[in-house]
Amino acid sequence: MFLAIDIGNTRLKWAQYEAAHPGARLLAHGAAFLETIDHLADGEWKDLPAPTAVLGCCVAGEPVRHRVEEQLELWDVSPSWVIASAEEAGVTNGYEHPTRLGADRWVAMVGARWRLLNEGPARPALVVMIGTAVTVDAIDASGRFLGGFILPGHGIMLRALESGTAGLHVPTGDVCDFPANTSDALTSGGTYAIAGAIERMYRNILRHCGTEPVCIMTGGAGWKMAPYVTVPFQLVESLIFDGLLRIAEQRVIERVRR
Ligand SMILES: Nc1ncnc2c1ncn2[C@@H]1O[C@H](COP(=O)(O)OP(=O)(O)OP(=O)(O)O)[C@@H](O)[C@H]1O
Ligand SMILES: CC(C)(CO)[C@@H](O)C(=O)NCCC(=O)O
Ligand SMILES: [K+]
Repeated sequence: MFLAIDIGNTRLKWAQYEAAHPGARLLAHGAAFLETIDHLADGEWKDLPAPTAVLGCCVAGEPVRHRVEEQLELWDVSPSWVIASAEEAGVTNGYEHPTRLGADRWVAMVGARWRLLNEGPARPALVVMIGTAVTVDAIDASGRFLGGFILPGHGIMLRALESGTAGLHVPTGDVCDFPANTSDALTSGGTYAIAGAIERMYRNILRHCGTEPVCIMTGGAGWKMAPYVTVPFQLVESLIFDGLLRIAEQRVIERVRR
């Protein structure tokens, strides 16, 4: 029984699997806004079968992580948390300071690399996460993380415009090619800013690697961006969980070898 936990900037997502390897059977899953995580042990988690291992990633800061650890005291298990490093499960880290890379980005890239190798020969990858923030990360065919973009998410972009101007308080609009009112102009601007970053990174990878990357998109709002992304992509909602499963599996293999 393996519990995977992704603590994001807005929500905690969790998934329980039968075993700790990619492809393991999903038994239960859920999500909770960070304001409500102090009720997991007497709520969503109360009737779960006890996990024998817990692996997570957290970008919400230490106090939030500690609050989750308190909830995990429900079971006799001590959680491990992934921190980006120089190498993990076949992905190498090109960040100037590898440990400063967001753990969610690192884990998602491990998940993407595992999927890609599972489907065919090694190719570069473009890993896109659409949530509170947006990240657009590049991996070459050898599994090396080359670098990536961080953008404000759609919500942050609109709130920044609302608070930084006098007259941009309008309802949500539609995405269109030539917006002719303020609502549509703001909604389209945010959507195409994200779509544009994805297209640019796709071209950066193509130029640098000489091969089209496999683009994998994830995050709570991935499906909202899907209609406006012009490069070929796969939407994989479980990407962070795939990465956590892969890392858990690899860490067991390494422990046995030593
Ligand atoms: N139309 C849209 N296009 C792109 N992104 C959107 C759109 N509408 C909302 N969003 C983004 O989706 C976010 C909410 O999605 P959700 O909470 O599911 O993300 P998440 O992946 O759980 O986030 P995190 O992991 O950072 O907690 C909002 O913060 C907003 O930035
Ligand atoms: C960029 C976010 C906020 C995306 O969730 C997260 O990955 C993070 O806090 N990263 C740390 C900074 C970095 O990745 O360079
Ligand atoms: K996230």
